[in-house]
Amino acid sequence: MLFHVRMDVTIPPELDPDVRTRLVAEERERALDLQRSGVWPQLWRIVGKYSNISIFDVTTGDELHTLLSSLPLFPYMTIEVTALATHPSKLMP
Ligand SMILES: O=C(O)C[C@H]1C=CC(=O)O1
Repeated sequence: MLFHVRMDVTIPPELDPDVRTRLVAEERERALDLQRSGVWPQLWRIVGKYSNISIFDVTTGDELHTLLSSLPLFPYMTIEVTALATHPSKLMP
């Protein structure tokens, strides 16, 4: 099941710079692992924002929630999720 996910990241300026650097590095490693595993097939930066648009390929909304809430930057994200279904007019290969 595919989900369209927008993540807006707001890290408070008062957060310790070392903690920020560590969290961003951990987030990157986790994002790369999840992409390699196939559950995060699309990851795009939104131009001009500390935000991304992603496609996740998971079995349930519960699985997606578990995954998103495990991201190191989750406490600093506003996340909007849209479940996707097949469009009846989509050209099939
Ligand atoms: O940078 C972001 O958009 C937040 C998050 C998503 C992937 C990643 O590496 O960090």
